[in-house]
Amino acid sequence: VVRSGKRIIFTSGRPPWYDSSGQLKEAFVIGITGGSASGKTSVAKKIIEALDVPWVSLICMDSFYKELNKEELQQAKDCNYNFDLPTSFDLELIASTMKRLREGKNVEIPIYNFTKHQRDKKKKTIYGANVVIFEGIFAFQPELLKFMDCKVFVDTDSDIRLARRLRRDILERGRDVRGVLKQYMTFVKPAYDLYIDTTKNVADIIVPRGGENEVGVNLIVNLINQRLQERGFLFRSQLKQNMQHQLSGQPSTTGNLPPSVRVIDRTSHIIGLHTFIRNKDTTRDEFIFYSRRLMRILIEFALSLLPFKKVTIDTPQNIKYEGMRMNSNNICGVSILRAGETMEPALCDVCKDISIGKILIQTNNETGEPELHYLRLPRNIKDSHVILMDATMATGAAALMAIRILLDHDVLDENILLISLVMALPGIHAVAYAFPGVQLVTTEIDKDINDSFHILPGIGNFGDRYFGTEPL
Ligand SMILES: Nc1ncnc2c1ncn2[C@@H]1O[C@H](COP(=O)(O)OP(=O)(O)O)[C@@H](O)[C@H]1O
Ligand SMILES: Nc1ccn([C@@H]2O[C@H](COP(=O)(O)O)[C@@H](O)[C@H]2O)c(=O)n1
Repeated sequence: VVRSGKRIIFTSGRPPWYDSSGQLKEAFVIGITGGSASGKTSVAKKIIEALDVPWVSLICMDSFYKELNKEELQQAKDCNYNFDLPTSFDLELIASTMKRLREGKNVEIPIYNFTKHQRDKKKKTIYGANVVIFEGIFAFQPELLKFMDCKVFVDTDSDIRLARRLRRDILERGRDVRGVLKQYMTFVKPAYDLYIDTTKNVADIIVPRGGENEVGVNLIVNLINQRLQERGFLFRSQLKQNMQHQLSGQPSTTGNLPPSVRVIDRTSHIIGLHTFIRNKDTTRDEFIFYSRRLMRILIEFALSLLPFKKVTIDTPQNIKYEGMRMNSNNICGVSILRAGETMEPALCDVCKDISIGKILIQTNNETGEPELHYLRLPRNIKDSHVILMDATMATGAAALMAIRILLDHDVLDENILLISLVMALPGIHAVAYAFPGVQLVTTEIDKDINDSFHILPGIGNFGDRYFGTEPL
């Protein structure tokens, strides 16, 4: 946000993607290499288990094996195809994938089938992460090194690697003893000596024995934690305390609102509707009725903020009328489940044939972090104005994640309108700071959130009151 040449700081950003000056924080990327079956994946999983960090993505280089033609496929079935060459991998796709991941963007990862030596038709979407672990036998190829903040070599005795590979390839990859040994002696062993062992000298850390090496794993975990702190990553467990600290003396306490916030005029009519839905004694029927009325008003208000252009039409009396038409080819709705879904009927009532997407974000009880559980977005969303709906917004954690997902799908931030019946001030500042281009539209702003991240004074748990469910 720039006003009179000055950057106005509302709060110092929110995890996981922005640092205290609102800049995108790059993910911390660890590359892990070592011979086949040395324990690369096991070390990666041990690191993930030991890290107290939400959103860690593991990318296996094996997913990027190139597609084989018919002849090569036959060679592979006869254990005569050399999979242990850097050229067997789509290194260009790996590099572009790592570049996007480093920038916190979503990527589509191929799913590789070792039994068929082919990629599945489906791909796996991975979203922006705080930490990305990339592991593979040729992870230290020169063109990939530039994406890595830390390079780990897993150094396991060759006899142990062969024994593990025999077991794994027979049990998990549909091979037989003869084939595994043939492939190992012809391709795997020479490749290790020629290409893999020689990359040890690029490693920052060498982990002997693999995942069972607790000291080695802890060393890596401590390094990651230290580097994340240096980069200004802040996780929810530390958030409340920081939020209070950041807000004191900030515009929130002096009454200023970020310019991207639009609040509907506080008329008696609007206050009257709030009086119904905020009253703890309001019955469920009445709660649904009055919140729907308020949603309809909110959505009409939000639509009025979209760009309009002048048009001239002819009335039935053949007189010209200077009118306005919405200047957008495409509008779609995306609801943050489950409370946001309650706003869909109001949106459908006013936007004919609108496409609606859904995002389910739930807080992980252990880490306290929002996690993405379900995503279905309308086609062509990238060229649309998106009305992002949640009934209420407290800390803004779910909204931040939802906005990030939309941006990762190439929706422009200025095309996103986040709408909620009630927004809490700390959440408003967090979202407006992180995404100043996104418009925040609401019918009332509440001052605070409590230690359990509930809005004060608030309306209670909107979903429970609307759907008549028991609080968890
Ligand atoms: N410390 C260990 N002890 C016994 N088996 C192990 C150990 N580490 C890995 N394995 C097994 O060896 C195989 C290869 O391990 P993995 O971590 O997948 O290696 P890589 O990713 O380097 O190929 C797997 O079947 C795994 O279960
Ligand atoms: N269709 C394929 C593809 C690869 N391989 C072997 O996998 C090894 C790499 O995977 P790790 O998990 O062991 O790092 C590599 O040595 C290839 O020989 C295969 O057998 N079939």
